[in-house]
Amino acid sequence: MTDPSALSATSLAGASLTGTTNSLDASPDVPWRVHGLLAPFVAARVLTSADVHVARRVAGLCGEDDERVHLAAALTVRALRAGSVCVDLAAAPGTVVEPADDEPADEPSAAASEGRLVDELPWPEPTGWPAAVRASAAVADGADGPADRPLRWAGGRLYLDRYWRDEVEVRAQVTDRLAPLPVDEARLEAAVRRLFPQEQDERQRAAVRAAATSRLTVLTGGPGTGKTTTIARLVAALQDVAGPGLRVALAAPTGKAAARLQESVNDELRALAHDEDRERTGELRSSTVHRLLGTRPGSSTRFRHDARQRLPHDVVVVDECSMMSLPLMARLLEAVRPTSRVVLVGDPHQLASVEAGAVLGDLVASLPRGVVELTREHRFGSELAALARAIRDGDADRAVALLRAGGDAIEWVETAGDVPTAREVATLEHEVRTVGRALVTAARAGDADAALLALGAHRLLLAHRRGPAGVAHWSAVAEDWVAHETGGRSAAPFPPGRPLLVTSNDRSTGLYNGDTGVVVATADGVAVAFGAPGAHRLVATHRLPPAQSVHAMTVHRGQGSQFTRVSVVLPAATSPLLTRELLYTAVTRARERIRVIGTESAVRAAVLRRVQRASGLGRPLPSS
Ligand SMILES: Nc1ncnc2c1ncn2[C@@H]1O[C@H](COP(=O)(O)OP(=O)(O)OP(=O)(O)O)[C@@H](O)[C@H]1O
Repeated sequence: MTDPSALSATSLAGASLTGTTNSLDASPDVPWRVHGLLAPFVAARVLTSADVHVARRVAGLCGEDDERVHLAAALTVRALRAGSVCVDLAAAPGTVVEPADDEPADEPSAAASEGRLVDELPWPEPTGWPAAVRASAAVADGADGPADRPLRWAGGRLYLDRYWRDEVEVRAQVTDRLAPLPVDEARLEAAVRRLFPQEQDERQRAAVRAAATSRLTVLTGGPGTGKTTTIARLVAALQDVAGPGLRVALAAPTGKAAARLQESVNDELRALAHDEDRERTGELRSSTVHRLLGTRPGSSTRFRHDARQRLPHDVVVVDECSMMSLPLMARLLEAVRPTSRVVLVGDPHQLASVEAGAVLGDLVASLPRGVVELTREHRFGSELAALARAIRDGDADRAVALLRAGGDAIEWVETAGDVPTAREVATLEHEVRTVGRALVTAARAGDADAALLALGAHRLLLAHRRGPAGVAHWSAVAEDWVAHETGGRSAAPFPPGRPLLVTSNDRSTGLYNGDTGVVVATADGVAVAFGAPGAHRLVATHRLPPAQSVHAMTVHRGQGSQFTRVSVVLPAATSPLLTRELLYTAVTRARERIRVIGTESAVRAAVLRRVQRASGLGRPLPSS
């Protein structure tokens, strides 16, 4: 007989991670019909038929035919698709008002947009429902419940068992790592002062002390607050106080972030003031977390390094941890030797992983110590920093006041309606045309560095992929503006000046999903320039991995990159994608200037609406 817990894992890998649910739901050839209690939930687009299918299979394998349990299981599957780890049944009637797909405001079904069906959903009776779930043969009730059931009830929430286990694993690992590590205090203090001599760098010194004296440190901070600098110097300090010869691994969730980390940490190490720090530390290499753990052919959930065969490293530093999912964090922590140090770095205010869990934010909320937040912006202008802070703190009045005051770093095009008029996007059009002309002119002249400079000068960001405030629409608009500015659209597959976004990792060219480049003319035809201006490299078009034109991108895609100037067109205030994390991430992509195009109600809605991600991990851990 099929093991139901295995089924839950595989079904979900298909359902939640590859996005098949939406495509199945959208297909007119859906191979099954939903009847009974769950049907109105599908009609109201709270559930997809794939959620229901997975839930019924999971429950059915255990002989469970109570539709209330099927509904609870389907809501758990839906919650995972939306980034939550579990579902709180008591809160479910109040929290599932939004339709189930990721772009609801763009193409809402008539019924869902009127809200009628959602209001009239036949929710089970509130005390009998959890009781039925807990008593079900498909559900393990509590932490001590049976180990072979696909669902688990714990802490008043329903989980797919596998995610509950991951949560338990992370909590256990974190708790075990809280015990202080003894070090030579005088030596540590000397290293800390040598590496961060300036009085105002106290937070960075605190981060080094934390990393030296514990086996788990969480280092947070917005862009330009010195996280990368601190990583490099804390490695140098550890080589002094706990080394030499420590084996250090640097990693990040994406290939692009890993490459950037390696480059900036090594730049910083080469710039260390003291020869002995440079010599002890040497060059560091970085990889993706998946690569560090050792991928296994045919499995995205099991790795070569795990609790039985741990990583050999003494120090593991992971950057951009806001993008880490709960399962990946669990696999990482269990694979690091219990005696080794882990340093998790990131900005918990940014959008979280597209997969389940907001584990960095949960750790910041739950850890009694070992969390160091860097707050001094070194790179960011003060207006932008103030705006980012107001958004992060949920202060809508202040965010609106800062936007309205404007300045060199801030422009707010306060639109009259949800869809901006041509007049309202005039400054955006001017910017896109000016930067586009510079890009195309440089590319046609074969000046790759100037073209890359123009590529990073401005980026248009959107919350949605489709619809009136979506990437598809605005990409086409921006491309038209540039085409008009530069003598018309070319029919060539690779016209010089076309900006490209790589959409998959490619070992042979060393390009990563998320890398951007620009087509440039060369003596031998066209090629695509990647990298930083002044340090570019050219890739022949026939060697290019899958890529698409990039005249605009989602805020999610922009994560991990910064641009000199950023414009963001906000969707309607009612869009559930319009959240504090989204606006914060958009604003912090800008190095010098942000242009926000949208209504005041959209700005306020964004600042006040937080991404809701249910998990059991954010509760405070005891301090001893
Ligand atoms: N203590 C310091 N004193 C002076 N300058 C610093 C200090 N720490 C960092 N910087 C400088 O501030 C800038 C930003 O630092 P860094 O790149 O380390 O920040 P970050 O938080 O990693 O940014 P991002 O998230 O964008 O990667 C760099 O130019 C760095 O050299």
